[in-house]
Amino acid sequence: MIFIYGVYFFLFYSLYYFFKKIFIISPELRQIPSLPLIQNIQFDLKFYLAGEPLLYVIRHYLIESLNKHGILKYYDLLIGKWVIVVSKPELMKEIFQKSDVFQKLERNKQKVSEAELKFFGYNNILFEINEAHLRHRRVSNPAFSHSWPPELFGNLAIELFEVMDKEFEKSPTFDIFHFTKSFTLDALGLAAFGYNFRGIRKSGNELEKAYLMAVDGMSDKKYNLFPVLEKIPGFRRSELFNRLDYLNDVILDIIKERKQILKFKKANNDNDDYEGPRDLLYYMLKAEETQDDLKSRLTTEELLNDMKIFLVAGHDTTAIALAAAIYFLGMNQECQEKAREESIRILGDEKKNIIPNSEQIKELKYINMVIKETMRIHPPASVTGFRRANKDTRIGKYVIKEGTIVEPQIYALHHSEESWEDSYKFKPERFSNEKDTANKHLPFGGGNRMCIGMNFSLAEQRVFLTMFVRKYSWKITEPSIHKDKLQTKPTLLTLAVPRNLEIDFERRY
Ligand code: HEM
Repeated sequence: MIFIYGVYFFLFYSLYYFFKKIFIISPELRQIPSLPLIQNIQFDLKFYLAGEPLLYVIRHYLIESLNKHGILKYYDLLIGKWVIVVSKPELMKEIFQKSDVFQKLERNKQKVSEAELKFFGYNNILFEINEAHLRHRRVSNPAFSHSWPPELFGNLAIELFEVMDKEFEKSPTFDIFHFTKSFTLDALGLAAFGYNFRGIRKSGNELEKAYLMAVDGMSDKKYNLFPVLEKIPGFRRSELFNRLDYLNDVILDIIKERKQILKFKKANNDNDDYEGPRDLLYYMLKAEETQDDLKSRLTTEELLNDMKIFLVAGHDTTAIALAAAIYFLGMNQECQEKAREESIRILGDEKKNIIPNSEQIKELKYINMVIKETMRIHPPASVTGFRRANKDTRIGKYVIKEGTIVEPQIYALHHSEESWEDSYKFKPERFSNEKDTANKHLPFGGGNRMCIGMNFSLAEQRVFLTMFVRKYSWKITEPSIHKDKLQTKPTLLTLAVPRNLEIDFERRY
């Protein structure tokens, strides 16, 4: 009997607690418009339970209300809190400017799956906050501020074209995301720690397999929602963990070897030119040498975690941007023609691959606008990570209490009707005047957490697209699921990954 009363009490208390959290809210929260209740429920259920992609739920349940108000709150079932979503340019700017107040959420150690922990660790540039985050940036910023040789991307593009040309023997129609993904992985492996994954050549490289399996494993929502599953026999993912160990061991060996070489050179006052690759790892180790205080340096484990973060943060994002640009140019033939004309004007029309040099890249105008417009209409990262106010503050006329969760919404900012006319139309010319788009176009985020790989990605996109439009022409395969909008699938880090992006290609030479 007591047990039954206990169960009743528990159920009633849970319901009371739940309704209290939703309906009894502070006056500060009350001033912020709410997402209508039905849409709120649909948003939570479709995203967390039905596993719909984030972009799908944003388009269906958030965007209309956000367009009306530029700010709104919804109840997030997973974190059990109200979240304030922001898309108005001025409000977003304020959040990014007050980055000491709006901090990223600290990782809840209990809620992280074992696979994720093995991959990311706790200490890395993406998750750390405050002084620890600054330490990662201090060492990484100089590494990212170097310019990237166009040949790094151009030679890989040529390799990719060879592989694509072979595909033509089977069919001229293929999922282009598959190809841009192998291209960006190879570029990052080389740029980050001098390692060629040989993903373009589909050589079956063990490290590539390990990395791809790790990313897939970490995207598995079951384990993200219920990390405890990994402790239950039958649910353990031993193969995944073996691959993760392998991935960590290989990258760790590269870091240790590189450290040894640089240490040896320093000890012997050997100022001869270092002959190894000038990659991010090299520049980060060099930047560390200038940090006198040992506490300002990164540990080997932190360096390892950052290398993996660079892979994850830079791989799919740039691959999405490239595949999306190809999609929009396929849907808008006149834009494709203009991009091709620009590339041919700068590189000539000789029927062979030519890598643009740095001077030629500076001449690009239209292709730059294509890149910007693509990331406006289809930002690879549709949202930034949640932020938490660490003290009472204001954004615009709204009072934000300490502890409130805020989310800058890049996709909604880029589709705000106030800022963008015909926001779903692909019109690269919008970017002909930079001043018109300041603060309204933030595909790389803003403030102190702004994307560190922005220039790297832009350099990569410029070289790739300039060469690609000279080499191929294409149109979207009919009938296409992407006829109205670029459709996406659910993934790790809520990226807007295209789903089966089949395109019909023709070789120009
Ligand atoms: C089209 C390509 C890319 C897009 C759209 C993109 C977008 C973003 C965005 C929106 C953020 C901010 C997230 C937040 O505020 O919560 C971010 C952060 C970050 N990105 Fe990118 N990114 C791209 C490419 C890259 C590349 C190529 C790299 C590395 C090689 C990279 C590394 C990072 C890192 C390490 C952070 C975290 C920075 C920090 O918290 O200090 N990203 N990126």
